[in-house]
Amino acid sequence: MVHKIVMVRHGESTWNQENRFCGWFDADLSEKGVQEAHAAGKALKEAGYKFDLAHTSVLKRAQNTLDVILEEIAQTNIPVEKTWRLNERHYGALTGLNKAETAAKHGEEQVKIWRRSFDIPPPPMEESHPYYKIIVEDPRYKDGPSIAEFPMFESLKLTIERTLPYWNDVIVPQIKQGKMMLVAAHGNSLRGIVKHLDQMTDEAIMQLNLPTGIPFVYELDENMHPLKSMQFLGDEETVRKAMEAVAAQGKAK
Ligand SMILES: O=C(O)[C@@H](CO)OP(=O)(O)O
Repeated sequence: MVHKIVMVRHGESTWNQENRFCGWFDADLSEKGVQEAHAAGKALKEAGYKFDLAHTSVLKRAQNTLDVILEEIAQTNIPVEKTWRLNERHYGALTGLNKAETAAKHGEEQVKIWRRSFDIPPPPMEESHPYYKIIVEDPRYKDGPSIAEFPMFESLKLTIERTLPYWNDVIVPQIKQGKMMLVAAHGNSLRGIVKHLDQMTDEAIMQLNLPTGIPFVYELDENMHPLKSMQFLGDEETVRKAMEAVAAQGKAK
């Protein structure tokens, strides 16, 4: 039996637009991001997708993207499961900084390492950081992560370590039950899932930049091995340009 799952990175956020490291800061969708979510919904509608349930993070840019998509496909009544385990990776001390300014200060190479290396994390968010309290004391985290688990920074490797348990323990059993699912999440939490599914090397994953608001489909066999990987519901040229634009966010300008 062939299983299918659809994933989508949220539409552009206001902090994507301002080119700021966002991580666990709860940025809104920009106007363009809302439009991207509508376009994603239209593409899914055109392709005839019908979902049994959806998964998203506890951050509103992913949740709002999901809401707009579900409205577009007239499936707002499906159950939606929300978890911090699908959150964006935590950007530590970089949270809130402008990516181009950070590249001008520390060099594009260093910013690429912070953004895309597999296991080199950004510097930790200290208590004195302007967004520390806003994030740590946010009531949405009262049921987890625990104080011990609460990240102060995350590399992709650490992001995968907290995302994969949710993938394996919650999502995979539902896929195996034949449920059709939509996962609306973030650039780096989804890169972690993609790396896992496609067994990409630590080097190969560095080159992958996921575009905002373009759904992609995986076809999986019984053992969750991809029969088809990352099939974007968008034309190749648009997807390629959107990926390049994400990569270019780390340039000093
Ligand atoms: O700022 C962030 O949280 C992420 C996604 O928007 O950025 P990057 O692509 O640099 O990992």
